[in-house]
Amino acid sequence: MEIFDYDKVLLLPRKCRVTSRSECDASVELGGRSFRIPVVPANMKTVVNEQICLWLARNGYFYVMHRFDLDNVKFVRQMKAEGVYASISLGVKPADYETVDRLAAEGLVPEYVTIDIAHGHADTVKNMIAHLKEKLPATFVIAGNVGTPEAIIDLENWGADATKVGIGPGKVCITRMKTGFGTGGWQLSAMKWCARVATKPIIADGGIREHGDIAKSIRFGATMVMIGSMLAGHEESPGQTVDEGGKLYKEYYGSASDFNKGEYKHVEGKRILEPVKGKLADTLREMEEDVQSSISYSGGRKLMDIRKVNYVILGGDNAGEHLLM
Ligand SMILES: NC(=O)C1=CN([C@@H]2O[C@H](COP(=O)(O)OP(=O)(O)OC[C@H]3O[C@@H](n4cnc5c(N)ncnc54)[C@H](OP(=O)(O)O)[C@@H]3O)[C@@H](O)[C@H]2O)C=CC1
Ligand SMILES: Nc1nc2c(ncn2[C@@H]2O[C@H](COP(=O)(O)O)[C@@H](O)[C@H]2O)c(=O)[nH]1
Repeated sequence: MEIFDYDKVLLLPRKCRVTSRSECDASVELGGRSFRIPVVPANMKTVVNEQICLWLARNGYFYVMHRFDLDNVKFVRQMKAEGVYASISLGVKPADYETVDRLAAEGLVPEYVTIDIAHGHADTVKNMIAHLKEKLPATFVIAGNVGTPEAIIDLENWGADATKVGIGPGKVCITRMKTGFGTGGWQLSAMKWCARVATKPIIADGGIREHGDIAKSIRFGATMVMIGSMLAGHEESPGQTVDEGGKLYKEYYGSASDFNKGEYKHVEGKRILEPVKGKLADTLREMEEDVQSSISYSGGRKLMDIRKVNYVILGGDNAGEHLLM
């Protein structure tokens, strides 16, 4: 198997078919809705909050609200009152089952639920998918996180409508160091490996460091990418602002860090400071323009045309050109 990550791959251009990048359509479909770009901000406390999620939904973006110190039922109710779709995260504990039961009892049906646990290839996830499908059958269920084809096959067979791939490639992840496991350092080839068996959409989660990594994820089978660090650190981001030597930073911490958990137990995440980088809306607009450019280099007009291009691997044992036959 080829092992590579985002920084070791470049996509090869094909003859241009547009006269302006604005002709390229960066939108993507997930769960029956169309979104402007194949990007979703990570469901983390220092990346999204209620206001940001509402803004994202109103402006044509996909969002997944985090699940920490939050009344999910109240959140769904508020989003419905605003006339936008509701997209929440759940774990697999008794309180999460209670949330599903309360939503069902009130007739509040979130359009999307993401089951979001560290080791998503587990019977706990199988049981939660079954519960969701029984109580909220119209909800689109995303399940993760996983990093192998076996896990993708199981999650899909258990009823997940989409899966999320990425164990430890995130900027504030320390899973790799703490446990010796994960897809950190080879996330892009893990995506390729998983996509070979997937019959439903995959969200590539973690490790995106450049806008061009979005196109690379699509090329290797992602439908959407989840981004934390690059979408944290904005003026409106929820993390605390820190002034260091006159330069402004925003905190960004892992969901499995002691900062999120409130205790040092089974810690697999850390806290860093991200330089404050302007408005989230501007970064998302630039990402859209860059994805449009990627589509134009692929010789296409729509997002999935990126899947058709060849690529090269730079340096290392797998180096070489890879042609689609
Ligand atoms: N993508 C990634 O690489 C990672 C992401 N995270 C993020 O951190 C947040 C917290 O995750 P998580 O701790 O799972 O959520 P929870 O604290 O909600 O735990 C979910 C359940 O899974 C159990 N659990 C957690 N890890 C394992 C494991 N390795 N093996 C068996 N059972 C496990 C927990 O029990 P117990 O705690 O008692 O073991 C608990 O019952 C999530 O948002 C998750 O996505 C965390 C780590 C890695
Ligand atoms: N191993 C851990 N992974 C975590 C933790 N908190 C979040 N995450 C994952 O990281 C991505 C974001 O990655 P980035 O490279 O874009 O910053 C996020 O979506 C989660 O899957 C954690 O504490 N430990």
